[in-house]
Amino acid sequence: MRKPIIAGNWKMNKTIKEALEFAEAVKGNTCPDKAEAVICAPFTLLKDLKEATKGTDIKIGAQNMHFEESGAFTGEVSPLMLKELDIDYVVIGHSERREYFNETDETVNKKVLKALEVGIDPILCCGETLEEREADKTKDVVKVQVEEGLKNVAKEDLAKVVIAYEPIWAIGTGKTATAEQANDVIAYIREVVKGLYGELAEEVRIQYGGSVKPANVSEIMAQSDIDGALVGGASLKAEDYLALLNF
Ligand SMILES: O=C[C@H](O)COP(=O)(O)O
Repeated sequence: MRKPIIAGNWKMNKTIKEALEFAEAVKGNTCPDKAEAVICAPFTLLKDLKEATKGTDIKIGAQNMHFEESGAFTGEVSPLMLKELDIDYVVIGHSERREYFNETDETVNKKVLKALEVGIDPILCCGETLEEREADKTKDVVKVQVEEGLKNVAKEDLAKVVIAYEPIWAIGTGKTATAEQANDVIAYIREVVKGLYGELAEEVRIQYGGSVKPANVSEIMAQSDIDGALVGGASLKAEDYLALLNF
């Protein structure tokens, strides 16, 4: 049985003060029996959030990392630096990173492998543009992203990987894929993982992301193949985040 995972992706939002207020508001109000609660925050907030959520069921994730452990990479943060903070998850290959920061399937794969090596669970993102959807290429696009992203992941590590399917046209636009559209692609992604790993694919959690909010989360979570959500805008308010966890 796969445990649902609801991850907030704060993107480039919140000061330390705001993050701590949020942590205070959500602590003790999550639904640990229902879903795993994750907050993926900017680097500057990670240490404080880890401390503020100590002893709770809330897991903390980063939104990116470099694939090298150290070196001359100005402005980057290494996997070992995240591990030192005991970070639980790291989002890898979000479409905003692919679009604005030149992430490729190759760098995404290097990061997935490195995260697993240091003991941080990767949330591997994939998803098509509107143009690709309209050209009926959605499945071809996600197949390549998933196969390349998982390249050389050992079968013992597979269940630690969370896959997030986020159609780019649904991110921050208010346009949600219909729950059926999301479920259809997510079921297909599981078939792709099955093609690589056989029945072990049943252990991988696959989230949907793209304009998920309290008003639509229950319909999305009721789908047969959707194991959670990666939520941007609606994860910024404590009240909404708690409503998402209580889908
Ligand atoms: O990582 C989260 C996704 O990009 C979705 O963002 P959104 O919920 O603001 O559409």
